[in-house]
Amino acid sequence: MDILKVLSRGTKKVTNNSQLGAKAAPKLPSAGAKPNPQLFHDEVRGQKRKRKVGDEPEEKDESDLPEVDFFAPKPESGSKPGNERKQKAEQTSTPTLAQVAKLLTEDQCRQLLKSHRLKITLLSKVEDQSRVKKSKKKKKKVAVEPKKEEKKQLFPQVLESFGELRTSYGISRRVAENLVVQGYREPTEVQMGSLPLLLRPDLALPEEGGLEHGVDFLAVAPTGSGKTISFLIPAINNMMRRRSEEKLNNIHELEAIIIAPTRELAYQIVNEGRKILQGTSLRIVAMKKGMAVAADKQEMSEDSSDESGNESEQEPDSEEERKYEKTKRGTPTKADILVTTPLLLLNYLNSGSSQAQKVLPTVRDLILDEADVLLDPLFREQTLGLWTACTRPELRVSFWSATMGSNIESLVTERLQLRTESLGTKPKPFVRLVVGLKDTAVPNITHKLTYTASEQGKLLALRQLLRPSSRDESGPPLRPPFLVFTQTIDRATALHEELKYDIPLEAGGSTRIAALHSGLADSARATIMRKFRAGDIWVLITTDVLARGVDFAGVNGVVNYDVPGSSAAYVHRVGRTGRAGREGGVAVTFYTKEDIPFVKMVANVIAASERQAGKTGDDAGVQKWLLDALPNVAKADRKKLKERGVEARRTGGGTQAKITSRSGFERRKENNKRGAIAASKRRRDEPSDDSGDEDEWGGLDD
Ligand SMILES: Nc1ncnc2c1ncn2[C@@H]1O[C@H](COP(=O)(O)OP(=O)(O)OP(=O)(O)O)[C@@H](O)[C@H]1O
Repeated sequence: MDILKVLSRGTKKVTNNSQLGAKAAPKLPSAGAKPNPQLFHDEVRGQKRKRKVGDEPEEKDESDLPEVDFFAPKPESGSKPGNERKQKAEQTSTPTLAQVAKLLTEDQCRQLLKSHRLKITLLSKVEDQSRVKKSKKKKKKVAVEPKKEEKKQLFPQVLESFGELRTSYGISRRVAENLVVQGYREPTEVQMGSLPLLLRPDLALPEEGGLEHGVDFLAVAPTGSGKTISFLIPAINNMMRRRSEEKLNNIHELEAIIIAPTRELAYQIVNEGRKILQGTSLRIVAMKKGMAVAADKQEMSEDSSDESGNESEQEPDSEEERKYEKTKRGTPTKADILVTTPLLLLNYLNSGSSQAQKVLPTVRDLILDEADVLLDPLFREQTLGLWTACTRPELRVSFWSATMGSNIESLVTERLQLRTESLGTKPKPFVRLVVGLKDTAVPNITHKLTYTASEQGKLLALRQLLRPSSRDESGPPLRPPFLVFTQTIDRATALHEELKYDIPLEAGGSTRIAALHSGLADSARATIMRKFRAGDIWVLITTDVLARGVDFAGVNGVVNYDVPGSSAAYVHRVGRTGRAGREGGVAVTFYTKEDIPFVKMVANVIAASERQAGKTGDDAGVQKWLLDALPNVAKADRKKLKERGVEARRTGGGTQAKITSRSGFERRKENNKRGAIAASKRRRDEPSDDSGDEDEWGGLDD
């Protein structure tokens, strides 16, 4: 299928979005359902998976599932949790969760973890049972701090199917049903490793002590591997379980905060949360400018149960919702889970006449999605400020990303220790889960590095990808929809201007291509996101504001028009394709001689990804000779690139900063010719400017 056919699919103007999606999606390489989203399933030599004969396979009829005990009456006060379960089992005929749970042996756990390339480690310096020495005289335990290189590896229970979430880990029937409706069956690796631990640490790690308040958790897992539901399910379920046990079903209480670096990601998490919360009384809300957050308990009012059931795929800041929020301004929002960018919530906490910062004492779960960027200098103070505001001593904190530098891990470990010391509380175990390589890789897509002699060469090469006759001879063709990443807002805008007439009018013309960056009004950003998700926009030019977390299931490719500012940025940008283990995604990275000092960082990630995918020799996108030839990147240069990008491409940086293939005169002439049609189309398609509603989130842009 050549690209003209793809682009010309709009000749008959598609009016119904679902029409395009339904027809086009399954044919596109990186779209469509992926039956098994797992990335790894290696044979473990000399060992077979031990499932007892007669054991039920993964899928179970939900109606057959036993009722678990967490909805049972509240236990007598004073009884211990362990005894409580035992007593209840004796008193009633309802089996306890521990009885119905089909737990794997440690050996089975080891095998599963190994074959799925999961490594789970205890990071905190808690008392290490294996290294405790007993003084003979005093019979006193002396804890020996584990040395850095000797961190204890753990082999907790592994989730083999979503059905087990109910049978073994006791999640609510409603949440279990909602997951089935979403089509989640086979858990991804990060879900296999994290869900048992976060849902029932006492069952997942029966040998470890100090689990009454759960664990603090850090997860490093590939892009598109399902981290969102890995943190949503436990947060939701812990909340439901506690409220059920304490008979607190009629309240909304802010119990979990999820921090994300961009508004697009925050709204996406809210949408995912709403799907899981459908039919429950819990409410997940996106923080907005001017919104008040209630930290105290409040009675549920008549109108408050509606939104958790909102199935809309729309960005939640639609016109209607903004109107709704405006009428509610000043009234504390009834939320159980709040999703926010760091500054929005921090501004709220610092607002008001009092000098003192407001605190969030009811919050029990603090979740940092894209934790490495949230703890990077750009957001660090804001994020730590929010963490400090969550004053509950037993607060559980979790950190999630596809990339996690060791500096971030050390920072987090240190902060957790300081917190327990200052609060004088018993430390919780701090557990790290790594899927695949700890250093970054995107194994399931095709990577290509393309050298062009000049900036103009890059533009030509990109045009080539949009042209009907285009076929990239040396690799798979890049088919819409795809994302194009530039270094700055100016370059994204300029590239959009340059390319917007490249798509034939009969295929939708300039409406098929758009630019999204943090310089746009919120409503414009939301509209573009919606159109791209719906398949109406085929080429989306953007900046790093869309590099992290955002999930477009059918994106076939990513073009790094400008080299990314770090290896982590490369991983996140190209990870917008090949989601949920889908294959066929393509990532093309252009580079010119200005980029050569930095390309080795990208080449190293590509080489690691290909090694992980088993591609070597001629199959590899980065040949060994290129890796050898590219200069190593000095630390100072890495820092400069991360902070400022390639100097020659910064706004006002001379000819290299410009994106154009034609002279100004030629461009004006051409634009005049197309002006009339384009202007009327623009008036019809572009959202009205309501920049007065912009929030303070600046994004990750330049
Ligand atoms: N077990 C599963 N089976 C099938 N699809 C899944 C499963 N888990 C998650 N998904 C889907 O995979 C996609 C990616 O998930 P998600 O956005 O949570 O990835 P992520 O790990 O957070 O990625 P990133 O690091 O880029 O933020 C989503 O569309 C999600 O619905």
